[in-house]
Amino acid sequence: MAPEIVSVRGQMVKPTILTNNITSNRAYVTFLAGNGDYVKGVVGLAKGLRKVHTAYPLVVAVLPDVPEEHRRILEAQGCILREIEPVYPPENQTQFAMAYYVINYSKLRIWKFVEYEKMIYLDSDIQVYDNIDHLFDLADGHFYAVMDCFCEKTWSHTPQYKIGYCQQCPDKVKWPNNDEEFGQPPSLYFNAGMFVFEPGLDSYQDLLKTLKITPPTPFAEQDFLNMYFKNIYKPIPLDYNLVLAMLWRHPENVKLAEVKVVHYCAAGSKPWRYKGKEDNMQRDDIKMLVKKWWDIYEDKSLDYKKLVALNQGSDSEPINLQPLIAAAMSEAGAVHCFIAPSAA
Ligand SMILES: O=c1ccn([C@@H]2O[C@H](COP(=O)(O)OP(=O)(O)O)[C@@H](O)[C@H]2O)c(=O)[nH]1
Ligand SMILES: OC[C@H]1O[C@H](O[C@@H]2[C@@H](O)[C@H](O)[C@@H](O)[C@H](O)[C@@H]2O)[C@H](O)[C@@H](O)[C@H]1O
Ligand SMILES: [Mn+2]
Repeated sequence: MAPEIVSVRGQMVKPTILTNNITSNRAYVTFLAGNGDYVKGVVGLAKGLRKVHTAYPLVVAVLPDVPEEHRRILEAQGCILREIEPVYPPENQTQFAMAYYVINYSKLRIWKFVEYEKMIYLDSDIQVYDNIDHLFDLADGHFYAVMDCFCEKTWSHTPQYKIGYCQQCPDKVKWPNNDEEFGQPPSLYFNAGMFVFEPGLDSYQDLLKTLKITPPTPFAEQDFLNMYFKNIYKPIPLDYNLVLAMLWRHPENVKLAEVKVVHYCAAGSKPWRYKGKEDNMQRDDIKMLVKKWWDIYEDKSLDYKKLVALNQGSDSEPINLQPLIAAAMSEAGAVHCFIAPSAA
């Protein structure tokens, strides 16, 4: 994310937009709940997006239980914080695939961020290693996301897991045809850790209304979003959300050198908690990807820099700000004051 321009108290100021994205109607958005260590994921994501020179800001939808100290850390990294209220599914006896998934329904609040026309949602256990701003130019009216994999034991409750069917290799174990017990093959199913969507109050209200009458299921909001957007869902290549299990479940589908976005969702793969103990966590590619995440997280040159622009009166000689900006960009975390020509 390019540095934000803010005005400074005291002087007659009208901040000059020195970069072209402060008033953008596009943004990345992630979701943060609780006072635990996912905040490290958000910091890593903010720095990773900066490293790939995205033109758009990162909005963080924070639940009320995110502590002040974590909020300050995220603002210091240039994130735009938006507080949201939790969303709970209807009363249920469902066994979620992971007990904490119940909180993930709160992601639905991002549909009310209508100051943005298009957003890219990213889980905070995701890292972006190549610029993906071009996804904002995908045609409106669709829901774009990467297809998931059904082969992990987290899917053991499903018929597809029981027969060994996966949409990533539909010809390997075919879906039984004309079999009463199995019916139609599952529709294309996306991983809800990353998606391109258009906020809107109508969609937002309809999502919440529909949720109220939809019995919860093991993958919580991911199942719900797949059901809700089934008719407008368009798969995008797995390079935009590598679900790590693909590395050992469908290596033939993965060209790691071309992967732009990595989703650290496999058990034991969250980089900030990585111990290397769980299944597959001693793989060389996993160790490489975890190190790649840490290299960004610990890179001070990627910390946020705040530039401050002041306008002189109209009779002043406009000055060339570029060398000042270049100097500021080289100094992590600094606040710089510039005198900018008054806006035309
Ligand atoms: O304690 C938590 C659990 C989850 N999350 C958010 O909810 C997202 C979805 O959870 P998670 O990524 O753990 O699910 P997975 O993709 O691993 O199934 C996370 O990426 C975070 O953005 C959070 O902020 N705090
Ligand atoms: O609340 C449900 C979650 O379901 C998804 O994670 C799953 C899914 O990817 C499975 O396919 C994997 O087997 C599993 O490990 C992984 O946790 C989303 O990543 C997450 O954002 C969130 O929607
Ligand atoms: Mn995730």
